[in-house]
Amino acid sequence: MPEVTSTRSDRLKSKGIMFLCNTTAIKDWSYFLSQILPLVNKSAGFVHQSMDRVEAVTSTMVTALEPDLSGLSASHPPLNSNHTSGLEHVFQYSYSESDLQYTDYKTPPRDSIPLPKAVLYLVMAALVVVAVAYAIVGHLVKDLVHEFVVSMASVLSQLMGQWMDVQGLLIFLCVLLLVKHLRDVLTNIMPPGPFPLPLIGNVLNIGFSDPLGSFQRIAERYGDVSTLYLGNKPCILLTGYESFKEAFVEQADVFTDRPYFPIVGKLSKGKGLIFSSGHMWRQQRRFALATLKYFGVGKKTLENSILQECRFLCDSIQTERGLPFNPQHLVTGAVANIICGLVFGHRFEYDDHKFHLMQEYLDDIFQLPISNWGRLYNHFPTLMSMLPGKHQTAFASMSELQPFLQEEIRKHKEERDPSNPRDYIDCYLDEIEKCKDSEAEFTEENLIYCVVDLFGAGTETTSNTLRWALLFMVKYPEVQEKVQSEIDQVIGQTRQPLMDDRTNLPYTYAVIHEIQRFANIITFTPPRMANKDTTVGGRLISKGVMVLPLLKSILQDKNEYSTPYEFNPAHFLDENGKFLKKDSFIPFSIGKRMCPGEQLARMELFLFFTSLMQCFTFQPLEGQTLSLKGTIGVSSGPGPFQIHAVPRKCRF
Ligand code: HEM
Repeated sequence: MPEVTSTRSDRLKSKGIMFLCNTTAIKDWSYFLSQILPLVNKSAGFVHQSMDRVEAVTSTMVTALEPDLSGLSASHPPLNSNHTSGLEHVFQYSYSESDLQYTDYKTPPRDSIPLPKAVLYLVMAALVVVAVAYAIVGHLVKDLVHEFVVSMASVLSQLMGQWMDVQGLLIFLCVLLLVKHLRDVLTNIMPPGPFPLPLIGNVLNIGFSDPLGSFQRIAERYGDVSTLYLGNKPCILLTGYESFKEAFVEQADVFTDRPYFPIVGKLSKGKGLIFSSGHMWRQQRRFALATLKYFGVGKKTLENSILQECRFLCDSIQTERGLPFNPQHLVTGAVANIICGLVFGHRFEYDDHKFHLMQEYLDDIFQLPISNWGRLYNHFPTLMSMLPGKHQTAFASMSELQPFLQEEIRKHKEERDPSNPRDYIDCYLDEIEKCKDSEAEFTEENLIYCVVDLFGAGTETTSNTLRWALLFMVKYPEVQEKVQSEIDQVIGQTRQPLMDDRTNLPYTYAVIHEIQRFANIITFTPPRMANKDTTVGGRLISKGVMVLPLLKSILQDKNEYSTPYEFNPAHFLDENGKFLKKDSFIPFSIGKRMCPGEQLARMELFLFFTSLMQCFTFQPLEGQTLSLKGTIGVSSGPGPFQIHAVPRKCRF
């Protein structure tokens, strides 16, 4: 028996079920299941299958246990199929997972609480944008932001209800921002620099009272290649002649591109000469250099037209009859006329209304990129394009200037003789016809942007330098006297100065260099960008990061100049009084992007300055203290000032 029981038991086990019970209990259990399961499992849909299986199992067991029934029946009451007393018996069973009927059954999910994720993200993004705007625009958008925050708060509290309060959300956002900022700063392998704050970067390190001094202090502390954060964007501050040389000369092809700014996109669509990049810039620059050379930059033809303009300028100053006057208008007119001659083939009278308007428009356009309005536009182009401000004035000036230039182009098209180009526009129209390279973009539209760039880069720079020259001569009369006596000795009073006189005028030439060095009109050259990861001074400059070249630092290098913060022509003279050339004197920058107008500017500076010194003695007004503080602009000029121009005895 035990043997048989054990075999049956094994058989049952192999079926997955083992019963230790008596047959009455099994029959009652069978009956119970047959009654209950249909009710319980109705919804599961497998009642019949289960029942069949259970009944089959039960009857198998009954059959298997049949020999025991006779023995057991004597001591137990007869089995009643309607009786449930079988349940009173204890029974045990074990089972295999694979035989379970309910494995597919899953508890239905509870009703989920849908989170408005998209809304939440949108709100978070909006808050970050508003926080940036608030930090930068300050008072300008303070009220707007306040109202926005209040209404956002009510919207948020409605959205979030009891779930999360607004303060909690703001704190959460700040923490999130801080963590992201720390991660960005710490994981960025950048040259050293002051630690940036979230959103505003190093604005506080740069400060507002003396931003230029701050850049120099940062360079002194962190070296010639350091990192600064303008807002949340890192950029490289490059200082020192050796770093400039390593980046812009030794790696000339790596550092030729300019980074993109929305303001440039809006003003010139990234075309023209100054802010363009890549193949198009290369072709436009090549053409500009060749054309300037063709029209005699560095040759007699151009020298003669500059000398003619010198006479117009001196005649106009003569009409002031030694009375106080502001030289700005006349000097700017004279310099602008040199570019007009090269580009349009004619000059304007100094009081020509159109000429004035053109200069005003150019002024508006070229002041914008470095003004606060320009910076705001670069950060929030969409928002700023809807708001009033000086950026809108500059955009309007560009729109006004375009028809003026289109009219010049139209006239040139009508009158030009392709075999005998008269000026830049004629040559460019020729190139439009000839050039097969569509990516070089020789188009009438690009011609307009190139002309704007030639005027913008070529007028204010040279006229600011000449105005500084007059101011320094008034401020340092002993220098003016020495220059005049050298000119009197070498050239005399009966002829105009010529470029060939340069070598015989070492003191005058040294003074012109010192004027450029001390005036230091271009603090930063327009930004550059590396087109691949590279190093300068052993420090990594990553591809695409903006590089800010601080030109000012080079012209005030105390290793190069004995008294860098004083006006001292001896910086460019040797012990024998001969002119001393210095490699690190780079007011026109260096490398492939250096000023293409350098030669023209040098001619203008020499001829205008010596002509003015030959014809006039410049003096201050009585009791007047002239300020040497420069204006902030693409190129920095002196503030408006008045002087006397006392005529000397010129006879030509
Ligand atoms: C005292 C006078 C001038 C100074 C100090 C000066 C200085 C500079 C400097 C520092 C640059 C930036 C170079 C760089 O990115 O590394 C530049 C660019 C430029 N300058 Fe001048 N410049 C003067 C006069 C002129 C004149 C007369 C012209 C007109 C032909 C001119 C046309 C340009 C142009 C078109 C560029 C842009 C070049 C480019 O991005 O490829 N500049 N100048």
